[in-house]
Amino acid sequence: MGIACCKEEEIDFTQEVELNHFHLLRSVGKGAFGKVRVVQHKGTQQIYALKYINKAKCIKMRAVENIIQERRLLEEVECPFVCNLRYAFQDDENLFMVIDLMLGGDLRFHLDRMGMMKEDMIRFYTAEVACGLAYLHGRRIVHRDLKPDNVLLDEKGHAHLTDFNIAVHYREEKPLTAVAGSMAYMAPEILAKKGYFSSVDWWSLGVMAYELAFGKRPFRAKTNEALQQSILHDDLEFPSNTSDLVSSECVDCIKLLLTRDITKRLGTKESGGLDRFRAHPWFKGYDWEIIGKKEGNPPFTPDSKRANFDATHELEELLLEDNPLKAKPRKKKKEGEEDKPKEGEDPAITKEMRIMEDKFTVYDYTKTRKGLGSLQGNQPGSQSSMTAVQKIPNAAPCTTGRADRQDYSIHKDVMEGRDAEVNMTGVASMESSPNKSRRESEKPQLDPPPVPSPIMERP
Ligand SMILES: Nc1ncnc2c1ncn2[C@@H]1O[C@H](COP(=O)(O)OP(=O)(O)OP(=O)(O)O)[C@@H](O)[C@H]1O
Repeated sequence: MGIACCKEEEIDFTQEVELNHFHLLRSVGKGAFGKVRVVQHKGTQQIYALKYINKAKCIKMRAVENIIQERRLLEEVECPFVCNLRYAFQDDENLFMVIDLMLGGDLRFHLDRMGMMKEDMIRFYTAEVACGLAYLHGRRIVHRDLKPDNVLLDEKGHAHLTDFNIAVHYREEKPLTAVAGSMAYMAPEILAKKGYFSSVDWWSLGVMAYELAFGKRPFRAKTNEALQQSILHDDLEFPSNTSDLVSSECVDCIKLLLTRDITKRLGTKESGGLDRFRAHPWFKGYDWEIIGKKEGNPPFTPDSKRANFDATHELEELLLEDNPLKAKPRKKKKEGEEDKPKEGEDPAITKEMRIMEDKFTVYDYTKTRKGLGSLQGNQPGSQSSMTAVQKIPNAAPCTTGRADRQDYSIHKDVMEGRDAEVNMTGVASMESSPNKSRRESEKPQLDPPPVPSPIMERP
């Protein structure tokens, strides 16, 4: 890439990636651990989502292992149905992950607005997410937190899995045992504590499909304890007007996904895997070759003229953040200094900080095999020839260059926060925020709940 001249500065993009390599654009989200912002690479002009996590907060929330794990796992993943990692780096205050930007909003956002989704949308998202799951499971990765909040749409309306916070590698010979995930989407075998593998993601897919179809989850209760009992024992019930809303094939598919016996649950390895899933009558007429290449026709195109995210994040950032994100050079530490706790600082925290900083290594996809492949091989903006179904490792959908600049110009106002509609929505919705249901919606639980814990299954 070499040296590019920006108005205010000269940046050597051959040097290690840092925050200064990006223009900071608008804020689009906030998770339990960090915030998400749109950024643009100053060299390539490519736009991305920047997820940043305050290091001190990360330690305080005991989320270090989760963030390190997320960064590590994402480095291994390159799939058309995943928000792929492009860069990772840190400064003195924050850890940064730069990921594929999804302009279409998440399924929670759209479900909140629609109440229920049309069957062709549910079928399409179920199919694309299934491709993403099959890709992950082919690499012995289980996501464990599949729910509408964690499926993001791109501007065309294709679905992508995100939030690998509690995703984990598993080994065939060693079942996972941690109670991890968001309770309402958790498979019974997680709650039964007898060990589980990737089957749990197929159950969550069933819960998600049910929720998209009927606007409520299949198992509901007032307390976690009661919810757990319901998931473990209650019969699956459908609303009385189900036949007015969806086809019997859709109901059958959801029933099969929400089957407690994993040898009969649709999608699981034990029940015939993705082949049996694809053969289900609900997907009759689907060309899986095309779906797997992300060339299927999305039945819903997110509105590109308005932001498909909660604009209150932007306002919160502007009005309430007293330490706004800014590129700062890292302080040079004198030898041995990092080992010494600052005055009044707990030595255990200093130690944890150092471990976290060492483990959160720099990642730059342009300097990896997949990045080089995509930069040389593909047309800008084109999808790669990889399909999730084929499970070919390291193939990259390349979205750099001209096409992206065009995309950026289409969305420039939205990205930079000049869309009137969004600003108005943001102001109007401080009280009746569309994010309300997100706040009320299930938060991922780790073991022991409710505080996210670093005590996680590690292979
Ligand atoms: N790649 C992306 N492109 C566009 N928006 C994104 C992207 N990733 C996240 N977001 C937005 O930012 C929000 C916060 O994302 P983030 O992954 O930090 O938190 P989360 O999904 O709530 O998970 P958790 O709180 O468990 O970490 C999301 O809900 C989504 O609206």
